[in-house]
Amino acid sequence: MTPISPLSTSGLPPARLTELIDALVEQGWFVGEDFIDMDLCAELHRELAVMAARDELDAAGIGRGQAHTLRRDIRGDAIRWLDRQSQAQRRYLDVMQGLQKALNQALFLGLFEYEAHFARYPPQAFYQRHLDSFRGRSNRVISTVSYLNPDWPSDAGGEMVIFAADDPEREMARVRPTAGTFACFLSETIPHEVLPTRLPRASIAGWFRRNASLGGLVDPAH
Ligand SMILES: O=C(O)CCC(=O)C(=O)O
Ligand SMILES: [Fe+2]
Repeated sequence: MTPISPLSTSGLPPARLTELIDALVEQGWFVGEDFIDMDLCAELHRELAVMAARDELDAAGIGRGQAHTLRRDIRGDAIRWLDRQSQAQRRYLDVMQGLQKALNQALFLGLFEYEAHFARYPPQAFYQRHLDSFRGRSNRVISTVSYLNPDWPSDAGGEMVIFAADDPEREMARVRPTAGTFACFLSETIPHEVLPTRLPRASIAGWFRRNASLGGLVDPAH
């Protein structure tokens, strides 16, 4: 009888999950090509295109709650939060839930929630180097990005650059936003940026969170 691996629960191949977890532990980030199912990427890409055509995306801001402001000089994408309204969204969120479970089992991270939004960067848009969460102030623990673009010419720009945790000037990786590619990293320590894109760039950015309960109030997801 084949023993059931504790990492086989996510719908992701166990070998790749092990690779992801090892990379997170050793370097704080992971990038995998052909990681997310291509048909699922195509469906999510179509869905985002429809939302964009119907003008259903909102300009993305920075900061949470009352500190939320639009800063086109810092980030230029338009977003919409996933809400499980389509089968493709449910499938994607289920894969992420499996990943959450695997991360909790392997690393005891106590992740309890996942929030994610579609993002569309129009031509010329970028997102300056940043951290997704400030140490001690937010409950985002692991950031994820899935890319949805079926073809991405090498001169189209729009790469995500990952920098070293201990030296934000040192470039560690440059990620082409090609469909199927999945990136994840520690939200509090890994600086990253999106280089200006020449073509419309489609992705889903998401965050595994720990519960931050302040004065009895549960911090809302977004
Ligand atoms: O789309 C990407 O490659 C990264 C996006 C990002 O850094 C963010 O939304 O916080
Ligand atoms: Fe980010």
